[in-house]
Amino acid sequence: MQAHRTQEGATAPFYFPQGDEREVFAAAQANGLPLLLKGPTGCGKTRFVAHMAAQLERRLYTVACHDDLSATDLIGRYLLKGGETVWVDGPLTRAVREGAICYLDEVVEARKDVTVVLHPLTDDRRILPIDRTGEELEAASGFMLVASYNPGYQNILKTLKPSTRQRFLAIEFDFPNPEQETEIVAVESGLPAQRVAPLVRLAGKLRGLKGQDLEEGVSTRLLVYCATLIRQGMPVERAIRAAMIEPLTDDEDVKRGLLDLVTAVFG
Ligand SMILES: Nc1ncnc2c1ncn2[C@@H]1O[C@H](COP(=O)(O)OP(=O)(O)OP(=O)(O)O)[C@@H](O)[C@H]1O
Repeated sequence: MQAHRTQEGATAPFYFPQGDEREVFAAAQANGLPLLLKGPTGCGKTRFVAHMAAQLERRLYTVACHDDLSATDLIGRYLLKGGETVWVDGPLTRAVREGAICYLDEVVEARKDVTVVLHPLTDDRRILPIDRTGEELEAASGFMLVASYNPGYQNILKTLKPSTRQRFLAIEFDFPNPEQETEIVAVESGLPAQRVAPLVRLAGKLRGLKGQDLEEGVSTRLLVYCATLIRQGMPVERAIRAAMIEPLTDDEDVKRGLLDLVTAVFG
């Protein structure tokens, strides 16, 4: 991963902007407003947050949400340490105390009690009640809550309720346009842009099958994997199969159809 220097001299991970998302993020952070990033898997949301946290010189706590993740995992718990019971802050509590950025990746996957915790933090109260210790923490200046979700593959029961989503500013992400994506994949993999361009063309065709034969289109992440394998010397077709065909489907007929697209692009 490439990095470049921020104004203050710290390094920020490479991020190629799709539009004015950096300005929106910076304005949200300056005003203590929560932000929701919507978009398909592997299109740059996590990289964007890491980049912005470094640019704004804020510590970042990232939590990958899953269906077992509870409010306690975020807030903290009492743990037995050397015969004593001590309170240990969870990542959200640490971010609230320190004025850091807390990024909840795929927030809709988390258990319902998580949303209850987020509500008082994401309106003008900006407080985090910690029932177990009786504390009511006011978010330190600089604290920002960022959440992401992929509107595509959630089932209907796993969307955010209006009362939750209307507490967040939101930015929609999509895959970068072909020129941008070629540059991103070239920088990330080290494969020259003219060798990346046909892979990006193929990705565009595979994305056209989303909703018909494929649940999700190929991500920028998989394109980076593919280009990395090719740069390491793997034959193009083998790399495409490993990084852009097999991860997308288990269905043999669909795979054959995808391989026909590869032939159409690469001849
Ligand atoms: N705009 C971009 N600038 C730089 N790199 C990018 C960009 N978009 C995508 N990438 C590359 O794609 C990879 C995947 O992006 P990232 O992990 O941010 O996806 P994501 O949207 O957070 O996915 P998920 O929802 O699955 O967590 C990154 O590691 C990076 O290599």
